[in-house]
Amino acid sequence: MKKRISLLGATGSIGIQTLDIIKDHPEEFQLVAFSVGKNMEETRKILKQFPVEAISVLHEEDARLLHKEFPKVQVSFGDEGLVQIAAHTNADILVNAVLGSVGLNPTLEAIKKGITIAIANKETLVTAGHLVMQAAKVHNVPILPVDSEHSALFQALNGEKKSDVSKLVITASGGSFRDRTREQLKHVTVKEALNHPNWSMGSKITIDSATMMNKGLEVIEAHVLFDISYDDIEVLLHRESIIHSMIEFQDTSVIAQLGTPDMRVPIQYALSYPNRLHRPHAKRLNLVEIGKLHFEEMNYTRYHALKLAIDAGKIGGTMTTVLNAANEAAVALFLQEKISFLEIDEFIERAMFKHVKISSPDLETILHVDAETRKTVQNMLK
Ligand SMILES: NC(=O)C1=CN([C@@H]2O[C@H](COP(=O)(O)OP(=O)(O)OC[C@H]3O[C@@H](n4cnc5c(N)ncnc54)[C@H](OP(=O)(O)O)[C@@H]3O)[C@@H](O)[C@H]2O)C=CC1
Ligand SMILES: CC(=O)[C@@H](O)[C@H](O)COP(=O)(O)O
Ligand SMILES: [Mn+2]
Repeated sequence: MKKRISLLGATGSIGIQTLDIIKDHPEEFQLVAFSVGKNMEETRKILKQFPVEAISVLHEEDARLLHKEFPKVQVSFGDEGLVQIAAHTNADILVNAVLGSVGLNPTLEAIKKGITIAIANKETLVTAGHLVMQAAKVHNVPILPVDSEHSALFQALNGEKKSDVSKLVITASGGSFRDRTREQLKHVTVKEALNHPNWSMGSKITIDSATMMNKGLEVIEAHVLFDISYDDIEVLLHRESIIHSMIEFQDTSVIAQLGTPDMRVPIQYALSYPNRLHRPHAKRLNLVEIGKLHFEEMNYTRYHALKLAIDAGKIGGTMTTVLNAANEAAVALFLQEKISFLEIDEFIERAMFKHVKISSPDLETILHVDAETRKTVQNMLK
């Protein structure tokens, strides 16, 4: 039986690579529904290749046009559209590759329908991981990581007892400015920041890698997914992104997952889990060719955003919602060239400082805090 897939964020970096995998394995997977944002050119291309039942777009006007062009496809739009695609009744698995905390509600609705979640959308786990994991437990739904580090940790943990884990080690490339001091970051441009050394990704996550907020979000994501204390999660600078992450066990054994940097591998593993499938045309790991792997201790002063994220995680409650929303808003301002690179950290820190944490927040509280934080960050511009 083919696995029926619904996909949020089909026009993005992870979305397009997910479509490649579905094309590579037509006997295993079938795309039944997908969502996009504003990219109508790419949407039309996808619709011509995949005979889906339903799609969703960001704007109503685009939905109207597409409905005329593709009358057999059910077309919805906006936040409600995302929920309809995520909880598509005919889907076995949702690949959540949308950008930002807008992915939270659709994920919760899909879980309620018993749909397995393959999650790339880390902002959802950072803003309200406790709600996602609680709902998954209640509805007995697997949450399968797509993020490369978390896929590595998931694979290293396979068959192991949690009580045997001594620590998680998450690797970080260092991002586009890893060879610059903090002082040298004052006047960096958007173009320079978007030049990631190892991965080709969407712009928001590429900026997050440059500030090291990506690793901060990933520490919180790991804490949520694997229920490991923040004190037992270490971040290690590893320039090559060959070791995707590792687990140290109490007997001092370390299990790592390695591979050339290619997101199709963790995406495919989440789709094929618990099986593995052939990856056509993929570059195999050749350690002789690579020769050396490099590691450095993390510098939390240089990478201030990572410290902010770990602080937010340890404070807990709505503080991670504030961290995430402030980061989303500040990165958008940087990409629009309205603030400088170093102001990203500064805006996040100010938003966190202003916020009084609410413990065990429900969905309504999370959505309220998220919206208020975005307003707070906009006001900092004035
Ligand atoms: N790229 C990567 O290698 C990795 C990404 N991730 C995570 O995966 C997620 C996606 O990242 P990535 O693919 O790089 O991002 P992209 O920016 O490339 O793609 C984002 C996707 O989400 C859609 N989208 C954006 N905003 C909205 C909105 N408000 N409503 C509906 N759709 C929206 C975009 O639509 P459109 O373009 O049509 O406007 C696009 O399809 C992020 O959470 C990221 O952190 C995790 C690990 C690796
Ligand atoms: C591919 C992936 O999973 C990204 O999240 C990646 O980890 C970014 O690289 P760094 O954040 O390590 O620079
Ligand atoms: Mn990652």
